Amino acid sequence: MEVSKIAEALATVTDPKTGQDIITANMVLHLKVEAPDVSFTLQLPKLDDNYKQQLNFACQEAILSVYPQAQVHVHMQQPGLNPGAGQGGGPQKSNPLPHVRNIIAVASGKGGVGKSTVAVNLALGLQELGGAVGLLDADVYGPSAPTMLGLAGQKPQVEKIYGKPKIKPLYAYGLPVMSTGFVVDPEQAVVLRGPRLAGIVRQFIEETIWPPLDYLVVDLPPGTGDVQLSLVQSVSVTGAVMVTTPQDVALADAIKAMNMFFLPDVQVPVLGVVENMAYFTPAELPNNKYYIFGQGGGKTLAKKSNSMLLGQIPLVQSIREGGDSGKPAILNREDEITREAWLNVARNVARQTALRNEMMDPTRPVEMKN
Ligand SMILES: Nc1ncnc2c1ncn2[C@@H]1O[C@H](COP(=O)(O)OP(=O)(O)OP(=O)(O)O)[C@@H](O)[C@H]1O
Repeated sequence: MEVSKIAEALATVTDPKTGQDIITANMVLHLKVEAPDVSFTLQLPKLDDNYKQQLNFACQEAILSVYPQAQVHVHMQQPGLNPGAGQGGGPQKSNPLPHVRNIIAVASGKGGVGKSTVAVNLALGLQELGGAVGLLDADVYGPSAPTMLGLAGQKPQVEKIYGKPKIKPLYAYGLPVMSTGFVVDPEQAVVLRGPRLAGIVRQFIEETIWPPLDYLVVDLPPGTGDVQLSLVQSVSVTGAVMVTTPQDVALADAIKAMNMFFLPDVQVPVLGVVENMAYFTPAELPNNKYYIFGQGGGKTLAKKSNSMLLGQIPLVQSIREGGDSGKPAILNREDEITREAWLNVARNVARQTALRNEMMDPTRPVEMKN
């Protein structure tokens, strides 16, 4: 009996929760093969009986299909929990995304400051730096990812895993993408009440088949509301990236939105601030900078959150065109200055995330109070 053949067989078993195969999802531990016995521990996010039985049966079947004489012993074990959850002895929550290492929320105080533009270019930038990245567009009122990534009008497919429907993300430039815009009409979103929208976003998080990811970038709606709260209740958010423009008015709203992350029972660290539309640069004079909206908004916000200015993005036509045409500006190699500004943001986010993970415990998801 070969261990590799058994591992291969187990890789055909799908975890009903995440849609990943159980080898990729690191659920199989201590695999021991002493013919005819095969034993291993299966780490389960939640000890739900039905779920346990389904997986046990699927593992037995997979191994018996290669070694019909095998005696298979599966030990079920509940791993920690959501990393960091349960500290202090409170009720333990299972992590719906155990195969996603970092969840980065992109937030802003008000609409139109370029939050979605930042989320999309940041996701592609982190991917370019070598990360496995996904994008969740949770901006229910103005989902822009479909247009910005050339996916408008497409619908994700639904796949049944153990009889339960799971959503397959769409792909753009190698990036798995889910957007509320694929299923909810923004006009419809306005009439849906906050809690309903929050429920939809939670469903998107829990029922999408995300591949294993280093970063899941989440584009939040502007301001503070049910969707933001739902995100911090559903998953352990690694950190938030705040987007603002340099004006004082944008800043006042950004501070309000940022304060939500600092609430005592939320405590999501702010990784830093992106100042968008920091200055205007005409295409024919790429080295000129005109500070038409004033200066210093990003720095002030970074100071207030004890974080750093992750980068300043110029107001340039190519960024707007990139957003409208479905090919984000970071992919445009003919505009190296803008591309470099985005890559700089991505490098800083990667660095701040690594530092945050080294220095702090994982964020503990907020407990729901009904
Ligand atoms: N630096 C920039 N230079 C030029 N145009 C930009 C820049 N940033 C954003 N834009 C454009 O501004 C518009 C608004 O941007 P975006 O949709 O990213 O904002 P938002 O903050 O996500 O807004 P909302 O939350 O209302 O959806 C888009 O047309 C986008 O292409």
